[in-house]
Amino acid sequence: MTFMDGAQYHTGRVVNGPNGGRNQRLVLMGDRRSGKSSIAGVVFQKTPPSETLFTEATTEITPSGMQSFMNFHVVELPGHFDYLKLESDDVFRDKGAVIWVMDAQDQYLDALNHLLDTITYLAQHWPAINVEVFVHKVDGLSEEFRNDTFRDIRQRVQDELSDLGYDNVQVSFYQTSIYDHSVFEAVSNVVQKLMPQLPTLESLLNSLCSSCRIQKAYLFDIPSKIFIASDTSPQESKTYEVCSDLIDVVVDIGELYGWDRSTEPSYVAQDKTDIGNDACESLVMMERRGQSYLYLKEMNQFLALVCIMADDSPVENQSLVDYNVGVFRDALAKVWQW
Ligand SMILES: Nc1nc2c(ncn2[C@@H]2O[C@H](COP(=O)(O)OP(=O)(O)OP(=O)(O)O)[C@@H](O)[C@H]2O)c(=O)[nH]1
Repeated sequence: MTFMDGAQYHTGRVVNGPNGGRNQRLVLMGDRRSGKSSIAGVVFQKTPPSETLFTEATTEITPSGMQSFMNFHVVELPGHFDYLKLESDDVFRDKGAVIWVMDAQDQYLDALNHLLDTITYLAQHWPAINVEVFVHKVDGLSEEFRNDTFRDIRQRVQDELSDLGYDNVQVSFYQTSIYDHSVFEAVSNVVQKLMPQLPTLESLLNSLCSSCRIQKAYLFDIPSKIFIASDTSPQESKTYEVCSDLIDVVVDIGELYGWDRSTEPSYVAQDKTDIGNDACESLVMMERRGQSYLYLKEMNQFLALVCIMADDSPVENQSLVDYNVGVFRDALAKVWQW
């Protein structure tokens, strides 16, 4: 019996504009030197973190991005930018997310006031935009201080919003650093909230996990290393890290033997037509790491399923896993009609 027997799915191509949620618009905001360009560079241009040390100050609105399975349109607003005076139709759009970057290593009271101005402005003018706060550069802080800082920032924002009468505004907070996986994990969570297909993907992954004894499954956008969905079991940063490292291995090997994954950064917002994959080249890896095995299979040129297997000896049921993963891939193809 396959995991899809009796399962329901819908195409998910209902909201969020063209390409069924594959166009993602992220606006990076925050005070000067908070780390906006570094985040855009490390996540979407694959800049090594050490090369961000001497980045020049951003003085104008800077678009960047990446086109892979998801088309990421990133816009960075300079720290001093007065968006309240801006005819902001071009910057903010109905759907999308504002990522507010706050330097956790610096004094943050001024930045908090700017953040609150931004949240209230967006709540009034662009209520559909998600506000996501990255409490950034936490790598330089001890664990205790980092948690205290994070709690303090979140509490102050929530208290102030409540005092101002904006209790209903949803703001999410993440601890991030460009020197580890945390910034990728945070951007993944931001992106997932914008995807209308998320419930469908989660339920497909849940079914796959229960039918193949998979402990945790992620669907990765390979070039960006952003996971666009995972099953709904509790998530641990450690498992994300292991799976994300496996993607690096695949990309390295793929550069020698695999797909041509050209990811020219796009500086122009444009609609890209669906990617036509005639055949799916796949890679399966079973590797012992502690008690778990990792399984990776490419779903198409840009997407990969990465799983941590719960089974002690996955080789025995590999054919079942392969078969069900094939069914899962077919379901994905229907969701996105590729
Ligand atoms: N320790 C640490 N430093 C970081 C991190 N992210 C960025 N930085 C450093 O912070 C400095 C400022 O980063 P930028 O990305 O230029 O900041 P920005 O917000 O774009 O600055 P403006 O363009 O002036 O608004 C650089 O020296 C980065 O290397 C981080 O996660 N941890």
